[in-house]
Amino acid sequence: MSRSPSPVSSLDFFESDPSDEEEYAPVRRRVPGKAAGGSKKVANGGGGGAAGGSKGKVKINLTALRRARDVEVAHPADGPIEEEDDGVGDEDDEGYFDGMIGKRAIDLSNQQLKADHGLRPLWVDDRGNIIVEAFAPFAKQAQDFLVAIAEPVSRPSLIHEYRITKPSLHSAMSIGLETKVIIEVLSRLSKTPLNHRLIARIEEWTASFGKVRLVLKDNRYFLETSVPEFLQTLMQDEVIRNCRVTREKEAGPTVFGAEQVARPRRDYAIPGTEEARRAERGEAEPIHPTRENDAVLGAVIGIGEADEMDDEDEAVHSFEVAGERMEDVRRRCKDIDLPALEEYDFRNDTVNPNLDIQLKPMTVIRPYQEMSLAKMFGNGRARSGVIVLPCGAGKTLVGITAACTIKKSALVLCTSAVSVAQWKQQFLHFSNISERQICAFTQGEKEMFTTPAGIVISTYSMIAKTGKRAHDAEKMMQFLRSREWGFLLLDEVHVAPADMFRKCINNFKVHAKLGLTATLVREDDRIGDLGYLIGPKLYEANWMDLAKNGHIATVQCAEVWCPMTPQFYREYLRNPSRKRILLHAMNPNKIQAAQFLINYHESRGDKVIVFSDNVFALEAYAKKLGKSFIHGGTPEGERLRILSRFQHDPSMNTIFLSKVGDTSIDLPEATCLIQISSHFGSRRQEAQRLGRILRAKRRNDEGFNAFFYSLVSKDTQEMYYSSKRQGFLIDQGYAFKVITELHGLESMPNLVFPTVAQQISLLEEVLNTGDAASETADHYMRLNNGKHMKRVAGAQPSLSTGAGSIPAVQRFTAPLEHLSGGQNLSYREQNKSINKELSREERQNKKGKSGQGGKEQHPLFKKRKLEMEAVRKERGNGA
Ligand SMILES: Nc1ncnc2c1ncn2[C@@H]1O[C@H](COP(=O)(O)OP(=O)(O)OP(=O)(O)O)[C@@H](O)[C@H]1O
Repeated sequence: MSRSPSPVSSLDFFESDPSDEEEYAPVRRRVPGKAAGGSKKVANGGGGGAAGGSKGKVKINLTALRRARDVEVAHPADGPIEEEDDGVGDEDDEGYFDGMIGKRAIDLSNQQLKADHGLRPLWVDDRGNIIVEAFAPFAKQAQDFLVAIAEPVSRPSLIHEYRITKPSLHSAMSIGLETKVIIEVLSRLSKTPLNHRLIARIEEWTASFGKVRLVLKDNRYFLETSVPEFLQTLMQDEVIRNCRVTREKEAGPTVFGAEQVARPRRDYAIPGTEEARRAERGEAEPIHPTRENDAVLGAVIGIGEADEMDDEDEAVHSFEVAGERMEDVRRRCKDIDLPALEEYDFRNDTVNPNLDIQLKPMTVIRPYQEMSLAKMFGNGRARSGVIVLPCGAGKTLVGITAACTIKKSALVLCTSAVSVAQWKQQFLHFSNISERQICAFTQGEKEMFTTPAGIVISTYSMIAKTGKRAHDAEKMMQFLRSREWGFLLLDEVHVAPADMFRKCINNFKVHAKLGLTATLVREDDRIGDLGYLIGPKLYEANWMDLAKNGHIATVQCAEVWCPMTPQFYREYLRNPSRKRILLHAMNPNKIQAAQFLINYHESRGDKVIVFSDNVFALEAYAKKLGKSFIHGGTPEGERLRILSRFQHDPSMNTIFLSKVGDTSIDLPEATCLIQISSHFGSRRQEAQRLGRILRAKRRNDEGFNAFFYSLVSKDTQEMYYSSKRQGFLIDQGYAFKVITELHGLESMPNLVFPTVAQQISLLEEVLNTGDAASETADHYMRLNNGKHMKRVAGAQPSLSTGAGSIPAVQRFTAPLEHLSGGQNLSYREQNKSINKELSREERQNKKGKSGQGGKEQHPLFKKRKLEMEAVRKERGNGA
């Protein structure tokens, strides 16, 4: 399931089936009467659960399943990685979230297998770890159910792993599942009876969920509950008490009758679905989310419509809380185990004007898009939460459809000005919204809609900007703050936990919030904040399923091991870590491997994107291989020209991109990615990069595969970071194969750096380059240009692919690092300076080398130069 245990040595591996035996997870079963420890591959379906068909005692070794995720590697700048707390804090937790990864087996040794275990797909332990036999009967239904109640941990082709956590159960409750349904269905699907400890845990974790609600009425927030004890707990809590607003006439909580809070059912269709079209044709029955049901899963039918649990005939007590203290209220409610559910009864909102928006008749949403929206609108109200779909799977349309369902004023926040334009263009493309009703709020545009309701699209940095604003920007902010918004849409929501972005959520009066992301991972511990900042995860799609159905491309992933040349390795070992980055990036064997792969794929008709975070390496490779490159410093006109030629010109089949191209770049022509240098161990960046080829136009061609190579200098820290980076994709089911040798490389014509002398000369150049060149693009810019930087809010590094107005195929945003913490700096200015810096350095180095009166060289470099000359002499100028 993870990296191939035995490296393969040529490109032929791509001919083999990716779901070959390496995909099989070894499952160790302890069978009475046999010595434990025999490892066996899961090879067949059906009765796979039973060891020898006996009533066995079972132990599944997670270590083998999770090999690639064993080591959590911290980026030096990230600080120590802390595992997310499940909030329970009992003795069971010791080492649980930390330890289960690769260290702890699922222990079912006290469990008896059910007689018909072969029909049941799940192994469930007493702590909520679940293994799914993806080949077993009912596995598909089990996965649909598990996605609703548990966190997907790892989903390769045959064995999937999930984990029940408190937030995952809250997500389940928020989409309408009841405790008893969760337990019953889990129990039916399990090969062994559910352990009573797990049952107790599920009951405990779900007991109070949904009993407290946070409601926005007439621009005021109220905490509501129908349970008197919970009301007492809330009112006595110090934090909540401090957030309470007491108006003169309302000394105590307000009490409403049950009829005032009766929960509606969904009696409308989500736009763009078959249901909606049936309704239009007048064939509609009451609409409910469509689900595949069967006898075993009968109880799950209620997903999305199990509102009965809340239709209690009880009075509802509520009190007002301060709008500006919302984050404290949400967090505190979560901490005291009374998570506040946020739902918006938009159909009955008569205070806020309706927005006349609907999907165009030609817009048809895909099944997984419908499924995700059904989770949001399952009970007639809009639930706040997060939808997770792979890159290129169409999150934009999901957001637009949600806006078309709510039909109230909406605020859309995204990561860059180019994304703003893209969102606006997509709204106009997929819905009937008119230009008058939709406007952008960016550095360059500050429009306000003039209709009673409308849509505003802006960037996180525009909204979160602190300090003095220009007059028109301030006016716009007042406009945004003064009104109630039916819907807040947060694109790339994984950036939201950064302090700068949480302001965006807390700044406005919003009824329903929807976060969209492909990668719900961060290298710090703050992804859990989304739970109370936005809401529970409502839906997470399975990447492999989408690939199988042709919605995203199938990708073959490989790590290519490039041995360091002896000279580079010697310097690598004796240089400080900063210089090492440049040495492993510029390893001549790696450059040759990149050249070989580019040639190989170009000759197959692929379009290749080469990614490098290191700008020095990016330029050096591209220039040496005669390819075009784009980084933050490339002028806008030049970027457009390069990207447009890459799309349309058959003679330009490869471009080099720095991290400005990581996210949201929409180049459906690209079919191959080669990564030559990357930002430490960022799992998110790896996945976002892969996303650039998931939307490949040719994805539905028969037998089509896209390719993703990560070039790694052997025996360097790159290998360490590389495994860490792959963690997220491996969990999505991607298998990274290892290539140790590229057959035919040596005999390739025009191979770059073929002689030791040329390699030494490259080494010399690398060693003589200023230390800053070792940094990744953004660090490099910061180091070099910090003093020149001017703060220009809203200006983000971005790419665009067409001239004039932004065409449909382009969508670019800034690297996340720039978006998540006060780095809203003008990229262009930085890069102008960097370009100057680079060329200045280059000029100096040249002068230094040719002895033409350049600046005095540092003694260290002089010493190196002498050493190099000695080596060269020794090798007789090494031919
Ligand atoms: N139901 C649909 N019908 C037609 N086209 C669709 C549909 N859903 C998505 N698309 C198209 O798929 C492409 C990718 O969609 P989109 O840009 O929204 O992806 P994304 O999930 O936001 O990706 P990323 O995370 O990489 O930004 C777009 O060209 C979009 O128009």
